[in-house]
Amino acid sequence: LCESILRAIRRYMRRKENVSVPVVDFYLFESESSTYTYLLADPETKEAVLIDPVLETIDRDQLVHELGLNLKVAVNTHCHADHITSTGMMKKRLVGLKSAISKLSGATADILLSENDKITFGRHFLTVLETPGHTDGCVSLLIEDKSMVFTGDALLIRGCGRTDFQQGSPEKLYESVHQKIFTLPDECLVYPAHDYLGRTVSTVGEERKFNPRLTKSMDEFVNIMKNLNIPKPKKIDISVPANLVCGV
Ligand SMILES: N[C@@H](CCC(=O)N[C@@H](CSS)C(=O)NCC(=O)O)C(=O)O
Repeated sequence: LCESILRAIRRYMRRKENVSVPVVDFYLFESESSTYTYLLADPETKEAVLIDPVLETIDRDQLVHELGLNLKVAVNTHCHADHITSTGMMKKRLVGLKSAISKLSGATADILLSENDKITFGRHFLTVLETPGHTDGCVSLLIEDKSMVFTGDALLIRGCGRTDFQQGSPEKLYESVHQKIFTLPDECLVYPAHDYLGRTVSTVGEERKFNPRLTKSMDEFVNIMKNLNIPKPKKIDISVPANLVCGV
């Protein structure tokens, strides 16, 4: 509750100060895979971007129409193993929509992203930070004023993406998070692709201080990741091949 109140106050203050911030709908949750989809929009120009949409919730995500938004890009932070993306299907429904994923993912999409590329929507943009380790093609997306970062499966709240399949490498993940995410401002809000305990948002400062895995030394981290012993995602065999072609 405190968290949502704080967020509302923060939003209100920004609007009041007439600072140009994108509107973000934070609670597009898909319960089967515990995935967060994020919708970002420029309230003035109505241009919007969708991050990590899930096939099961494609009808809900049509809310872009209700909001009168012009969805320009649907971007996947990586080739997901636990669910199928809706970007391919959504392109069939929305004329002009472009799909995006990293070049290093090996997947096909309209836009293949690399380090420092920009995804613009209205007066705003996201900068691509390559954050491999969970998969080789993982990216995080940083808003222009560094107030928000969408970390995909690289950094989760008090956790991180697993590293035991799809080119996973604990060493790479450790370097990615420490070099690309933990160097962002303390107050930068962290929005992950998943949370399995109902948490919604963290900050770089909190994760740098309290993340039980990533506050450890590299050797300790590698040891933790090699001993996670969590079952493989139930849908991995259908998700990975589907996501290599945008889910269609
Ligand atoms: N039970 C879920 C899969 C859970 C899982 O493996 N999550 C991944 C991200 S999706 S590939 C992960 O990295 N988890 C890290 C962790 O510490 O939990 C299913 O069957 O789909």
